[in-house]
Amino acid sequence: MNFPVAALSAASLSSLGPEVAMPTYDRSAVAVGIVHLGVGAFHRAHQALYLDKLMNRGQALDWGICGVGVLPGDAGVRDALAAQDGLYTLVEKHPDGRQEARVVGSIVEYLLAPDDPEAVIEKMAGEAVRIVSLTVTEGGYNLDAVTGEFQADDPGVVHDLEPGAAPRTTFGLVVEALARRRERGLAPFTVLSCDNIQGNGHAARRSFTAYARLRDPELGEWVEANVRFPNCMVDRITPVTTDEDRALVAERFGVRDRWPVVCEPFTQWVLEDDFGTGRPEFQDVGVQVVADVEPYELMKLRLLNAGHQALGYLGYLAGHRLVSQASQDPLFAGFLLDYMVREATPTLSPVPGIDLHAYQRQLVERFSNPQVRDTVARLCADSSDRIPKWVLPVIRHNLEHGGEIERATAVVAAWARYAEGVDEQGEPIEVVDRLKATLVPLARSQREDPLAFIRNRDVFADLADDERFASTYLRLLASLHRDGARATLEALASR
Ligand SMILES: NC(=O)c1ccc[n+]([C@@H]2O[C@H](COP(=O)([O-])OP(=O)(O)OC[C@H]3O[C@@H](n4cnc5c(N)ncnc54)[C@H](O)[C@@H]3O)[C@@H](O)[C@H]2O)c1
Ligand SMILES: O=P(O)(O)OC[C@@H](O)[C@@H](O)[C@H](O)[C@H](O)CO
Repeated sequence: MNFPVAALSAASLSSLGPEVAMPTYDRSAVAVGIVHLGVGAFHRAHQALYLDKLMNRGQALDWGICGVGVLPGDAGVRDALAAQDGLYTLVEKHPDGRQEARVVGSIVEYLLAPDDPEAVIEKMAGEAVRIVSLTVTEGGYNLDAVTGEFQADDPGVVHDLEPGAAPRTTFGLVVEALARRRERGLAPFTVLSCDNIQGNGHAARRSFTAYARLRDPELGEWVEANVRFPNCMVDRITPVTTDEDRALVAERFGVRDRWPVVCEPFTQWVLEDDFGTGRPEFQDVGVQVVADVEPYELMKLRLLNAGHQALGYLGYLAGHRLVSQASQDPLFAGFLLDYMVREATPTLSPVPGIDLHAYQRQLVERFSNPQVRDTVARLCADSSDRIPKWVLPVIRHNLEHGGEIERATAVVAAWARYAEGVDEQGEPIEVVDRLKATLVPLARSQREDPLAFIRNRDVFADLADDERFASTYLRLLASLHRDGARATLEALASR
């Protein structure tokens, strides 16, 4: 590196070296048109980048992003972005070691809701805002994993529904803003979920209309009838930022960035064109705007996300800590491909313009990218929000249609084994799950009562009552206990 290291800010942009691409537009001329809730790593690697690309073309200057953190834990993002005038560095890491860095400028404002909920509500209630987008995780929609019903007894929701309460949930904030727009005669904004949920727009519609109905039935009807909730499929592997990433950005690119984001080169966004009050011209920067997103969503969730789950628990138990290591292990790569080819793909409809075999092979390559350093632990978090949405639908479909279920069932059994909280070497596992207090004791009781984990109907509904599933599960769990993850996969590979 031939350039001095500069702390990232609007003022330091001109001193950055030529290895770093940066906004070519006048950020002071960018007006907020989008409020985004949940400015995690993924939003900064995906939607914010698409907008930055548009802005670099002189487009979408009235679609700047105001980021919002809903949870107190987002204070770190607030501080990092505040110190850097909303700027951050995005580094795309190619498998051959090439790295491309770019300073992204499309987030022009950031508000932390717990600091000032009123400011967040007023921002969304303002006429200039036409889209409120979300990446608040799969669990962020408060929908029951089995019934799909909105969980009205959530303490945050109960709090927000108290008359005069200052909202602290996504629902309280967004619905109050919608109510104010309605009172003021302003068109509602479009609510755009970008989380990994099948029918993420439908899920958002269910959540927000249910909350609005609880607040005021007439408001609920109005939201249902007037607010648009497009579905979309989003894809770009974005691991958690590490201190090594911060050091890399300083040493390799000369940028001292409090919170850079790293990701793979691949990116995809398939978007349903259902926006009530306009949208940026996303199609000009590679977004696929389509009438029906469902085939793309199912492909991605059942191959990529469920594929991640297939590598995660088994990989961790066998000692892998990086996704790339697990994917480069022939036994695991074989298991992943067998899961995709024999169990997941038969549940999919044809996907326009996509060769599913090529897609599967490309996934193994993407997971194997050694530069991305995505951790197995990231994939194994929040399992109770992920397994029911991505893996169980594959099992249910195959049970109904006489398809194979062994590999997807092995993933569920491996989750149950992982949730015991101790690995095959006797080392503790940090189980990260909002249902941890229920799941870990159930998992620990399964040595005596092997169906205990899957009899949890809040997660599995009545799946344990299915004889074919239960007997397959019992066999695989016993194998994991007796022989370990690697030997279990070896036995599966020969079937
Ligand atoms: N990381 C990826 O590879 C990736 C790729 C595609 C899609 N996604 C989607 O994006 C989501 C976020 O991923 P990330 O990598 O940005 O994670 P992250 O941990 O960096 O950020 C998560 C954000 O969600 C917020 N959040 C969590 N629970 C919430 C709740 N109940 N209410 C409001 N806000 C809440 C957090 O405060 C944080 O701002 C994923 O859950 C997934 O649905 C991620
Ligand atoms: O982030 P989550 O919770 O949706 O799931 C974990 C990973 O499967 C996911 O982040 C993928 O990396 C991502 O969906 C790739 O586009």
